[in-house]
Parts: sequence; structure tokens; C-alpha cells
Amino acid sequence: MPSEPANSNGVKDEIELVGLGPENSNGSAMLERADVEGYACNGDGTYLGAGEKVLDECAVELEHIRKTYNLEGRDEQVVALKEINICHESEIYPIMKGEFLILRGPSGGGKTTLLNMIGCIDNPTSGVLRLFGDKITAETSDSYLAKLRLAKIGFVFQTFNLLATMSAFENVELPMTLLGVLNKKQRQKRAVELLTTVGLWDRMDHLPSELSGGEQQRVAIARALANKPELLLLDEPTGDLDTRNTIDVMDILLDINLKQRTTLVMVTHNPDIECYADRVLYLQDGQCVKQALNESQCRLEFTKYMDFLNSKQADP
Ligand SMILES: Nc1ncnc2c1ncn2[C@@H]1O[C@H](COP(=O)(O)OP(=O)(O)OP(=O)(O)O)[C@@H](O)[C@H]1O
Repeated sequence: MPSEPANSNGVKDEIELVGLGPENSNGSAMLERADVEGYACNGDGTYLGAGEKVLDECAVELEHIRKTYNLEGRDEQVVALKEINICHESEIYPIMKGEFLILRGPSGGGKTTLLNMIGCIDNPTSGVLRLFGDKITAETSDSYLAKLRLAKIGFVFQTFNLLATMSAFENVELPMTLLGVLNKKQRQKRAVELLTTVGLWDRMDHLPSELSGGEQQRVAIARALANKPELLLLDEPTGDLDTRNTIDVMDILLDINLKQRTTLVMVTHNPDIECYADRVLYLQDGQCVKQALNESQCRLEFTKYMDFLNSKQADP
């Protein structure tokens, strides 16, 4: 049970946060958050997600992770991550299988660096990352990490990063071809299924330049799901999208999380979409400063949300 009653505005001490409470945008489907210290752990290595969700399998653990960048041509270093502990032994509990985790916090706080560590795009300077039980350190070889990424991790970026000369269909088929597990017929069937799931069955032959931003992002999501990843990492996936497309993309992500039990870790600057997550983790100055748990995962309703945004504009 919560050590303190749940509240609707989360944690406000370290960082200014504006969640969606019942009094603002989302009406009945509101964000109710509780500081999860002493709340989410069941005491047996399992945790509570939002609502009734029981999280009983660890997906990602980070222990004493530090990341320092050397600046080229200068005798200077940037410490991007100071000491990240996201594990059973720390207050910030591990990222669990089937969890939807959002990373927020001020610019330069280390969100993308952390996402890149989790996605094995970059090695930590020191510390241990455990991904689906595999131990990854600064010494882990690039070829091993490349295989792990292709088979188990999907990536979605703010700027879509689709291959410009390939159709939506070919972009989605490509990761399956690279992995080499499915034959051509199986790959094509899956590409059609995925593009249908994201609502683009009638845009399969279009080049990225023939698609809107929201459509391109949906292709990017379908592509990220091609090899049935256990983990989907998203770096500001709605950053370039308007309100309608932001909600559409977030609804698709929530469906993937709930129906396929895919683990999602998403960086965003938009506090209004925190309501889609199980848990929100706040990073500042290369450290995790707070986590907050949602009472329930919920969707933004377009009309109510637009009313909320318009009222904010009218009443600055
Ligand atoms: N390749 C790099 N070389 C040097 N410094 C870097 C590099 N990448 C990131 N940094 C620094 O590390 C720190 C964390 O950066 P990071 O991009 O992770 O922050 P962020 O929270 O994602 O920021 P934003 O919200 O602006 O995207 C910043 O001070 C940044 O300047």
C-alpha cells in the first residue's frame, strides 16, 4: 500500500512538473501519481505497475553506471551520467518486462545518454548493465552488442530515420532481412501485418517523402517492431508531431505495451503524455532524482485535450 496518499501532481520538489490532474485536461481518465518509494515493491522481487499490472520479470538493470565523454582536442571531460542505479538494490527499481517507463527531466540531464546505454548504442564508462540477463560492461564487444540490438531491441527516434529510397513496406521488411530468421514470404506477411497495425495498410508503397510526419513515425514504429523486440526504446517520438498525431502515436504505443507486453522506455519533454506510462523517472545532472508511479495507464482524449490546450493559451 502507498506510504502516503496518491496525488495528482506527482513530485514537484526537484523539477517543476505539470501532470494531468482531474482538474485539467483529461477529465475522468486522469493521471494519479504516487511517489513510489515504499509503494511499488511487493517484497519478493515483483513490483506493481499502473493499475492491476503485476511486473514479475526483470528486463533491464543498471548498476553504478557512469558515462564520461572526452571532448575532442581539449583536455576536458563531460560527465553525462554520474551514478545510475536502477536495480533491485536501489530505490529506483529495475525496468520490468511489460513496463512502460517514461524518462523526463531538464535538457542535458542525461536522458538520451541513458537510453543509448540501455540500447547498447554506446558503452558505459563504468558500471554494469544487465539486459534480459546478459551482463554488459565497457569491455563487451561491438559485434555482440550489434547482434543483441538487432534481435531484441527496437528504436524509434524523433526524426523517424527512415531510408529515403525505400518504400514504407521495404523499410519495415529490412530488419527482418538483416536478422535472417524469416523467409521472404514470412517477412512480407509480417510487414503487411505491422503496417496494418499502425493504420498504414494503404500507404505501403509510399516513399517516406510521400508520407506525413505522423505517418512516417508510424512506419518507424512498425519497423522497430519487425523483429519482435523485447524492448522498444523511443527518443522523443512525438517531438515533431502535432497534437492529433501525438495522441495517435501514443495510443499505438500503449496498445503495443498492453497487448504484446513489450517493454517500453521513452524519453519525452511533454508532461501531458506521462499518463500513458506505468512509471516516470526524472533525470537531472546525470542522476535519477525521482520516480513516480501512475495509478492507471490512460489515453488522452483528443477533444478534451484540445480544450485544455486552448484554455491554457487563453489564460497564460
Ligand atoms: N557525444 C558527446 N560528447 C560530449 N558530450 C556529450 C555527448 N553526448 C552528450 N553529451 C553531454 O552529456 C550531457 C547529457 O546529454 P543528453 O543528450 O543525454 O541529455 P538529455 O537529457 O537527453 O538532453 P535533451 O533533453 O536536451 O535532449 C549533456 O551535458 C551533453 O552536452
